[in-house]
Amino acid sequence: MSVLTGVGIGRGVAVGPILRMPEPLPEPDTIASTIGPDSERERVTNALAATAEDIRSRGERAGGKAQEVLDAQAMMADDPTLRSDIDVRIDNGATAERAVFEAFNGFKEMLLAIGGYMAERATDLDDVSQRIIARLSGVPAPGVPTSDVPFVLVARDLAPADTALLDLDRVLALITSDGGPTSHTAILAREKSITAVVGVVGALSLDDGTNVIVDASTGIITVGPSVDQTEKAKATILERAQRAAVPIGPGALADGTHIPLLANLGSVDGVDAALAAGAEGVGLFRTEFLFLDAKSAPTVAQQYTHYSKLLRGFSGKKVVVRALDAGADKPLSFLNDAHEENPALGLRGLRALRASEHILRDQLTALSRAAQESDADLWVMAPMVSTVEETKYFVDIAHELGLATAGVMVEVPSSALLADRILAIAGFASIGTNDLTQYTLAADRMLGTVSSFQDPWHPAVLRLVGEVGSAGAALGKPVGICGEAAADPLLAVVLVGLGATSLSMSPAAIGDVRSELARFTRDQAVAFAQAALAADSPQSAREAVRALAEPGS
Ligand SMILES: C=C(OP(=O)(O)O)C(=O)O
Ligand SMILES: [Mg+2]
Repeated sequence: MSVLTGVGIGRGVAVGPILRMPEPLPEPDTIASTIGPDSERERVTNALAATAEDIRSRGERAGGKAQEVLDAQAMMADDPTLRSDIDVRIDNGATAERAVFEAFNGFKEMLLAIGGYMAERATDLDDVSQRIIARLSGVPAPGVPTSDVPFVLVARDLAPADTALLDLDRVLALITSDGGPTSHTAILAREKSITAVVGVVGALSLDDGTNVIVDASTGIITVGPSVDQTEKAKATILERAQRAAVPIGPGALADGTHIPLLANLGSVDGVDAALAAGAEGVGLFRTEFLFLDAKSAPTVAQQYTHYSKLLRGFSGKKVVVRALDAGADKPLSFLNDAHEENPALGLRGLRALRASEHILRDQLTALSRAAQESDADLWVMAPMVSTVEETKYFVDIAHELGLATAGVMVEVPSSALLADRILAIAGFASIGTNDLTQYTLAADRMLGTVSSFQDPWHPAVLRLVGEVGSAGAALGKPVGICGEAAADPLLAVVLVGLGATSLSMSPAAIGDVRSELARFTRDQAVAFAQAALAADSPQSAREAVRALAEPGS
């Protein structure tokens, strides 16, 4: 038995065998074929048929939206135009691998040049071509492996599309060697309630089939556990499932103070799960997740459809929608496709929207129309606001377009420090602790090597949160938290003690946070906050608060 550690996402526990995500394939050599065109063509025929069949049967197993995507991919492997292109290249002396690579690449370039919907299919072509080449070379196909038995997926990191398409009946948990707790893999994992531990050094040296216990609440992976350890982990899994089934009410402290628990969502597909978890509304709707692959800006009509659906799901409830947050880890080529040395410090968030104001106006127009036809309480907010002047810019446009409640995200230390002036203009603030931590500690949230700095328990981050909380209380303006910090149950209590009036998180975390809030009064929350602020480091802040929360342990 040995142990690996990383940063746990959520509190889930899982037990099962490892399956590793294969590394991407290298580009096939340009060497001439040694077996001749007839044999190369036969190899291609077999590989294309087997790949199409494999993709189709994966689709049948997945069903729903995934099946549509996979069927469309299977058709690419059957495409006669691509086949004749491959044959021409083979006749000119190429190996099957190289011919497939070049033919698919040529087709991909063509789709990218057409733009729009066709361009969005370009990455699917890459996936299919990699699968065919893998089959030709006798190596495992890249992408999420398939298996008939449930497994724990180990990967360097996952593309958002891979995470979104994970088959949750098969993937028990996710372990990545890269990525911090606020990487988008982690966020999507939370959204899909996948037990995950990220930033695990040594994860890639685990062998397929090795049994592990993944405990996200401690960030510990037990490799080759004993029978006793396995039984204990299974009992914890059962206990959590039973706790999740307990009837749910609004979020509140032990003294009855209402702390609304809201959902972070990235698509309208998550609405039912959020309501089932007892979300009292939406505290952060990440609109950029709707358009991650889009090559051109979404139209008002396209956006209106999404937003109407979202608001219908939360009729009578508060829904906070964030304007497109492009840049750094969430590239949106239609908003900013310039190469930047430091994209996290570049033209992102509201800065990028401002550079293309028509896109911001289209989005707010679509939101305003959807709100007029709904009885949900729509609030809009701007991402990555760093000045008072930017706050005024956004709030003015939102009001002009008929959106009454306009606020800003506090994700940059400058906004936290000037929260009193920002909240004099904005209707509310929502603290994005993921970016606020990244910028306060100067640690890229995407980088596994600095993930230990990405800890929202850091007293410097908490002091900034406290600044915003005090400004909100003085001005009577709501201060929400929508970063992943709100999903850490004990930290959630600290954040309330610092002045947060609502907490928004991935729906999977709501149950654990609700139970924790109910254990403590407001006075206790304030005492926890003071203890955390007095600490020197995130570790000592955590320990100080734990000592107050669990005096006997
Ligand atoms: C909620 C946040 O926004 P995102 O994670 O989407 O950058 C944040 O930065 O905390
Ligand atoms: Mg952010």
